[in-house]
Amino acid sequence: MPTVLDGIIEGVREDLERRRAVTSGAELEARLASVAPALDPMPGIRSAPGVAVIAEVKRASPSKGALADIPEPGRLARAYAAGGASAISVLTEQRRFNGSLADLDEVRAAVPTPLLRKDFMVEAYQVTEARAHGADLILLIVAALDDALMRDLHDQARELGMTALVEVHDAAELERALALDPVLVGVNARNLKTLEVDPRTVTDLLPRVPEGVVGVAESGVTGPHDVATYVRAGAGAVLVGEALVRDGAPERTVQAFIEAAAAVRSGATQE
Ligand SMILES: O=C(O)c1ccccc1NCC(=O)[C@H](O)[C@H](O)COP(=O)(O)O
Repeated sequence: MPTVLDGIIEGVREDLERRRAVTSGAELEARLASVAPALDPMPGIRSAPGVAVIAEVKRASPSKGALADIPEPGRLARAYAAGGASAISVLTEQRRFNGSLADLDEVRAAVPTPLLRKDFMVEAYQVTEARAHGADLILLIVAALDDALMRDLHDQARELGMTALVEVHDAAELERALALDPVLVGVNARNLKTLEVDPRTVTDLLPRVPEGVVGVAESGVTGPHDVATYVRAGAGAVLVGEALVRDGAPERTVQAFIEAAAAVRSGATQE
């Protein structure tokens, strides 16, 4: 039986064909040639006080439906950056998340912060698109890729000066991810096949991420206490969408996440 992830990827492939029909490879290459070089997010992520927050621009999701209108993604991104976000994630998938490459363009124009194109990457064309629209990072979901394609997309991102966030959901996927020699591994608390969110996935798997690789806790952060839990499990970064887009004060909330993490690191808070 097809999973939620299978359904999303089917739509992603159809939308990709539509874009490819209107933007030739040559046009995309021309855009790529004119874009500023990719930023390296790792120094900022590794040196973030407390925890690196990757703050997401997310209008809707398959699990929750509509989350927030976000008429000006650039404005939201500026609030995230002002709060101290180390990177900004922009969901560009259209059908279920109501995102677009235009959102990425708008956010790129608004902030100098490293940008993640958050989408379901299944073809080299999408990686080129991401860079051509100013993204510095891409997401590679291990569950959506075979090893050969995953390695090709990972290599392509490196050749373009980009960084890949390699996302896993279980121990077998973590092993496959580590074979790429990645710098950023995300553990998603959300099972993309069932949409169930279980923070124990993060707290179980993050301690298995080797030293030198930054572990990113993804999904299920509802407040500073969840950030503290993920930091105790070894998160160097947290990726947060819903809690920030539903929040009336995203700048302050990013700060509160960083403060909660700093308190854990200083030993000021106990479990
Ligand atoms: O968010 C979903 O419902 C979803 C469903 C299927 C595939 C991916 C999905 N989300 C992508 C993400 O991983 C999250 O946007 C990200 O980790 C932030 O999660 P949250 O803070 O819980 O919004």
